[in-house]
Amino acid sequence: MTAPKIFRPDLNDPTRPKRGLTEQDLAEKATVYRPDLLDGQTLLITGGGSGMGKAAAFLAVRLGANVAICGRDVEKLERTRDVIAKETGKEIFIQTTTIRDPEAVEELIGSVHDKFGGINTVVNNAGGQFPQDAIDFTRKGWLAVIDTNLNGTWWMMQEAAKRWRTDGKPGNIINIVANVERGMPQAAHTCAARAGVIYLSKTLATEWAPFNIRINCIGPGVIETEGFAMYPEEALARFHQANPMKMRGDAWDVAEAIAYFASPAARFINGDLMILDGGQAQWGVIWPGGMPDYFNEGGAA
Ligand SMILES: CCCCCCCCC/C=C/C(=O)SCCNC(=O)CCNC(=O)[C@H](O)C(C)(C)COP(=O)(O)OP(=O)(O)OC[C@H]1O[C@@H](n2cnc3c(N)ncnc32)[C@H](O)[C@@H]1OP(=O)(O)O
Ligand SMILES: NC(=O)C1=CN([C@@H]2O[C@H](COP(=O)(O)OP(=O)(O)OC[C@H]3O[C@@H](n4cnc5c(N)ncnc54)[C@H](OP(=O)(O)O)[C@@H]3O)[C@@H](O)[C@H]2O)C=CC1
Repeated sequence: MTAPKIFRPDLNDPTRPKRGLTEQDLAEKATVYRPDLLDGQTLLITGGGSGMGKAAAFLAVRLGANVAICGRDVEKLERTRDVIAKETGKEIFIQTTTIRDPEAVEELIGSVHDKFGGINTVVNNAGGQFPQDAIDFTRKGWLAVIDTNLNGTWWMMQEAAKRWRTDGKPGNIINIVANVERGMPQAAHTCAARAGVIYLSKTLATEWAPFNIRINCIGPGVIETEGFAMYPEEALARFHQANPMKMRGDAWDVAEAIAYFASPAARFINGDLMILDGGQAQWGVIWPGGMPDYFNEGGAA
C-alpha cells in the first residue's frame, strides 16, 4: 500500500519567506474608493486577523466603517486591532470565536450588534483547508474542513439573518469561497464545502429577499497571503502558472471587491458569484500537492 502524501506545515519555520502584504501596505495602499464610502456602516469580518480578512478590515476602516473581526487566535486579533488603531486612530472590535461553534457565533453576533447598534454587512472570510489526495483524507480531516467552511459559514449567515429579521433591518452577506467551477484536485473537501456555500447563497438570496437581505460570493483564485504557509514551496512555485495572467493576486484585490459589495454600488446584486482569479477558472488546475504522473505528457493513458 502506498503511504498517503501529507504536508504538515511548520507555521513557525523561519526559513520560509514571509508572504502577504505588510501592515504598512495595508495602511498606505491606494484605493479607488472615496474616503467616506462606508461611513456609518458596520462590517463584521470573520478571519480578520490575517490575509484577506485583515486587508478588508483595514480598507473598511479607511473608508469610514465600524469594523468587528473574529478568529481563533487572540494574538492575531489584538495585533490587527492595535495596528489599525495606530495607523488610522480608529478602534475596531475583536472577539475570539471559532465559527464552528454555533453558540459562540450567536454570542459574537450579539456582541457586535450591541456594540455598534446593528450590523450592515457580514463578511464570511474565515476558512481554509490542507492539500491532500482525497482518497487519503482522514475522517477527522474531512470533518474539520467541512465544519469550518460550510457549517461555520452557515451558522454566521443564519444568526445574522435572525437578527436582521428581528430588527426589521436590511442585511448584506459576502461569502469568500474559492474557484470551484472545474473542481479542485487535492482540495476536494474545500471544493465540496465552497460549492455548498455558493448554492446555499444562491438559494437564500431568494428565500431571504423578503427580509431585504442580499447575499453574494467572491471566489478568489491564487491570492498571496499568510495562508500560503499551508502549502509546500514546490506547490507555491506553480500556483500562479494556473492562470493565463501567470500572476498572484493580493489581499487588497479581494478587499476592494469586498468594499464594492458592501457599498451602495452593489445594491442590485444578489445571489451572484464574483470570480477574482486572473482567468484561472477558464484555464488551469492547481494540484496543490503536486500533479500525479498520470497527467503529465507521456503519462499513462
Ligand atoms: C481554496 C484553495 C484550495 C487549494 C488549492 C490551492 C489554492 C491556492 C491558494 C491558497 C488558498 C488558501 O485557502 S490559503 C488559506 C489557507 N489558510 C488556512 O487554511 C487557515 C485555516 N486552516 C486550518 O485551520 C486547518 O487547515 C483546518 C484543517 C481547516 C482546520 O484545522 P483544525 O485546527 O480544526 O484542525 P486540526 O486539528 O489542525 O486538524 C484536524 C484534522 O485535519 C487533518 N489535517 C489537518 N492538517 C492536515 C494536513 N496538513 N495534511 C493532512 N491532514 C491534515 C488531520 O486529520 C487532523 O487531525 P489530526 O491528525 O488529529 O491532527
Ligand atoms: N489565499 C488564497 O489564494 C485563497 C484563499 N481562499 C480563502 O479565503 C479566505 C481567507 O484566506 P487567506 O486570507 O488567504 O488565509 P488566512 O489563513 O490568512 O486566513 C484565514 C483566516 O480564517 C481564520 N479561521 C480559520 N478557521 C477559523 C475558525 N474555525 N473560526 C474563526 N476563524 C477561523 C484564521 O484565523 P485564526 O487562525 O485566528 O482562527 C485566519 O485569519 C479563506 O477562507 C481561504 O481559504 C480561497 C481561495 C484562494
